[in-house]
Amino acid sequence: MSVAVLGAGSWGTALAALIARHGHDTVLWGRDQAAVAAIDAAHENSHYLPGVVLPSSLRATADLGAALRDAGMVLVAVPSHAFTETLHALAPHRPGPAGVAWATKGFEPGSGRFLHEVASDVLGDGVPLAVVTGPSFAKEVALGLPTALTVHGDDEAFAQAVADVLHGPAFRAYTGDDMRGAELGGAMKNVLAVATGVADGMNLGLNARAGLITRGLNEMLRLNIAIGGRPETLMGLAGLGDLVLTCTGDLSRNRRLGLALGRGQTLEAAVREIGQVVESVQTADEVMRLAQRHGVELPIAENVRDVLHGEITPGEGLARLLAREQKAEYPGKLFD
Ligand SMILES: NC(=O)C1=CN([C@@H]2O[C@H](COP(=O)(O)OP(=O)(O)OC[C@H]3O[C@@H](n4cnc5c(N)ncnc54)[C@H](OP(=O)(O)O)[C@@H]3O)[C@@H](O)[C@H]2O)C=CC1
Ligand SMILES: O=C(CO)COP(=O)(O)O
Repeated sequence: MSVAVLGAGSWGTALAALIARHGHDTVLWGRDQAAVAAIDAAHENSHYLPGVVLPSSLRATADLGAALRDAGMVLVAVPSHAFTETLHALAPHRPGPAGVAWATKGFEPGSGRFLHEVASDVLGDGVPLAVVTGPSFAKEVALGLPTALTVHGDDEAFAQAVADVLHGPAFRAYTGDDMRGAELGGAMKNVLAVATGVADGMNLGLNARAGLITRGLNEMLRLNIAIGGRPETLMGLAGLGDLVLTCTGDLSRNRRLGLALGRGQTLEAAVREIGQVVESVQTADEVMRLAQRHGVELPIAENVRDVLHGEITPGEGLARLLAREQKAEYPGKLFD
């Protein structure tokens, strides 16, 4: 299988390296000519994955047409704010039979559309689509550490084909057919990771962290049901798995943003210092808009949004959460 991976940041580079190591003809496209030339020549992405040796079979290019010419499969790994433009850019070059998968987490900023909605709108009917998501820090994947994630698609054969190129000796790729639930999980966990980061930055303790993760999962499950996702998707790698990883692992940029805010740093300074994409900054707004459209209350996500907008301090967010009324853990019926 020939695979074109679009987006030469940490995740695109790690996924391309993984697929190339599995013996597939793999080309990595990035927009920065000098950066991709350095990847091609030195087999290292010194900016996003310094010190990681990339397979010599992995080719890199800044020429999108060349990257896509022989592709049997496309895997998009750009940030959510660049997703729509990347889909428009790839569409005229995509070879007819090539399905399109993405490992981007988030929504289309502004419209709040799910990325599978953007993809089917831009590419039209008949193009197999799939989302790749789950607990997977790029650095660990690039280093070959054991990882499990999941591929959800509307075309079973394509989801299986994507899982097949990812699956390998140290990498387990599962499959499913719930793109909505899988995308919601990957987007929401970034927002909830900010909350646990803030709590840890404020030294609120391990009980607070576990409480936030669990009540955060509850928020994910409730919104997921409202949008028509399946509960088991959110209890799996796309939800609980990624929530735990991102809320507890210091490799997470969203958690690190929360830690910095909890310690009193400004949003601008924290994002600058992290120096990579921090999806929650945009996703928090879109999650709250989605929740409002569906009449679902999300107290933790709402406080994260308000802290990110500078409307409340982390301390005020904590006070708001602690002042909420006592109630049943699962009011109403969560699962059928
Ligand atoms: N890193 C991780 O561990 C994981 C990340 N993800 C998701 O993958 C997506 C990508 O994140 P990640 O790779 O980590 O981000 P990084 O910050 O590591 O890299 C971002 C990459 O996107 C490129 N980029 C930015 N804007 C555009 C654009 N308009 N057109 C083309 N390329 C663009 C950047 O190019 P340039 O350098 O030129 O600015 C850079 O190569 C996110 O949605 C993230 O949530 C999912 C799972 C794991
Ligand atoms: O999505 C990720 C792990 O699954 C990466 O998380 P961060 O974007 O917070 O670094």
